Amino acid sequence: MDGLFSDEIDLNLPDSDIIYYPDFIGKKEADVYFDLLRNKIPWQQDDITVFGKTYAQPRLTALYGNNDKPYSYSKLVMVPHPFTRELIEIKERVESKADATFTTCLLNLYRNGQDSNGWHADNEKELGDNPIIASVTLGQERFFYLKHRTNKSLKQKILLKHGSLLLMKGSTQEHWLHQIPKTAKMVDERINLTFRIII
Ligand SMILES: O=C(O)CCC(=O)C(=O)O
Ligand SMILES: [Fe+2]
Repeated sequence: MDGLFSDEIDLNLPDSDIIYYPDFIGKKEADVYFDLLRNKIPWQQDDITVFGKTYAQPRLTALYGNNDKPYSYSKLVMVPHPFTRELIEIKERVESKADATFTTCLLNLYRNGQDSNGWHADNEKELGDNPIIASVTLGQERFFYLKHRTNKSLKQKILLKHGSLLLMKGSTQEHWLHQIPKTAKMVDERINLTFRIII
């Protein structure tokens, strides 16, 4: 914690640079963005291939960007839609906190507790070295888990709340993995926006 009244929480984990802004977007505005994105984004469920096996991704996704460079992970190639007005608004707010200019936004819709995002790092080569990833949460709060790649005693979980921003930068992706695990609880829908720079 940076201080009693700080809106900015430095996770202070080794080999990383991760900052959490719990109140990045106020509740009322975050509610409006949730409804807009829930209804307007052409959410799709893609197949991914991991270790030679093909699965339906356990969540819906969409890719937006200001260039037409495709983004590929787990043998899936996504071609971006052009940014919409509300995504540009959110992107500009994120950019003023992150002090970076993003090209691309990957959106995730977790429909219920059975939707998830398995252990991974955002280290695709299109992101370059030490990528900055800015992750906005709208809707249902879900736990975000982090674990160090080699030091098994280093792990952390953080409840990402409605309207929050999580910034991961520096060597975070090189040394840590992250996931959104499934939960047996009855939970509502969560939208996550991850802003990235694709070179
Ligand atoms: O939903 C989240 O908070 C994480 C999403 C994520 O890690 C990703 O899309 O790479
Ligand atoms: Fe990720």
